[in-house]
Amino acid sequence: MSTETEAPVVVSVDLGARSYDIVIGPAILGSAGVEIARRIPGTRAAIVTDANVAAAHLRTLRDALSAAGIGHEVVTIAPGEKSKSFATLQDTVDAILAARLERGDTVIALGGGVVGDLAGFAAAIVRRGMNFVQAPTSLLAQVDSSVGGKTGINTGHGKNLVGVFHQPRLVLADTAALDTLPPREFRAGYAEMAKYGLIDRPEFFAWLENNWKDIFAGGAARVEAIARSCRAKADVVARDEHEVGDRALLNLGHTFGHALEAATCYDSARLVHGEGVAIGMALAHRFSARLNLASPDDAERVEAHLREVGLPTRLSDVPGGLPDAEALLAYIAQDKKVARGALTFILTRGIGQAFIAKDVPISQVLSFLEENLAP
Ligand SMILES: O=C(O)C(=O)C[C@@H](O)[C@H](O)[C@H](O)COP(=O)(O)O
Repeated sequence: MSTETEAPVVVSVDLGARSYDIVIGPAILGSAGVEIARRIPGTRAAIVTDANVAAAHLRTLRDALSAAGIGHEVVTIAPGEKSKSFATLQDTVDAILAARLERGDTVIALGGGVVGDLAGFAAAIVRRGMNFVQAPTSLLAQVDSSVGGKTGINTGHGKNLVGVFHQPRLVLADTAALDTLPPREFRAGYAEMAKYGLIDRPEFFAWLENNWKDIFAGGAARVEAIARSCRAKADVVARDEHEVGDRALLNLGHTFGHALEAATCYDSARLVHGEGVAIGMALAHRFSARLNLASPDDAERVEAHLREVGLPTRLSDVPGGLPDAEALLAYIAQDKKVARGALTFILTRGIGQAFIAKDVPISQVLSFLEENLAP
């Protein structure tokens, strides 16, 4: 259990008239009604959640909304990445419409990244755009997917290939919700946290190396790590909301990671998103070293830290085996950063020195994958 007692920390995402707060701290869910009513007076709501999260947190959120006079309906989806589908999107949209919610009403995502991405997409398209509030309950969602307005679903061709940008009006990150998170899910979220250090905050990566045990234990270090991660993401989103430039840096580890998720059919027993990102970040650093862009020592340091916290870092860590390098490359070719057929990767010159590399030769990616798939 966490021993957090501090006041909530507020990080703002600066997007002009569409700016919003990320409120971080223990027991924030119990204040959700007040926080929402203050920002969206008179709203009604649809809570979108999954069955697992509902069992742990739905009562708290419902009581908080009722206490603030916010009438609401609940839409429950099946847990897991497979719910980021056209079929579940249709069910969710139908349920919101059946509840006769209006454009000025609010969709609240209560759950992890899957719930947030799906509910956000539904909020963006129902009546051409309803209010949206994120109440992330996983570490990954608190430090990454709830912030920045990326919403969407997967298709057989790959991850998040259908979606829109739709910013939330508010993010409520209840750190006490993380106390009941399975350790594997916590580690997966930690991968996204480490990512911010690796992109452009080397001092944050060093701090994580020294403090990760406290972060896993809960308490003030965990709140600080979440707040620093949200600040890092908010800064990137504020300078490039729609990923025409710098925001692609947040994709560090994702080019390989998304391909691995698609290659394992989004089967969470084999690989969850954060694990794919961890392997992808280790590969991105190793690939950068192989291209003589970065020192092999940095690649080893990154791998050592990810392994120390219990994350996978190698293709051979994916249970059940992987398709060959050509097949992985076919998934990579569906990446959203591909421009005029050329592959774009997030590579690095060292820890905290990530950059966007356009026109990475396919032959070099292929031979790198072949080497890394070899037993
Ligand atoms: O918000 C972003 O921008 C990111 O790239 C954050 C990623 O960590 C996140 O997983 C995102 O959903 C990936 O988006 P995609 O556009 O690469 O599918």
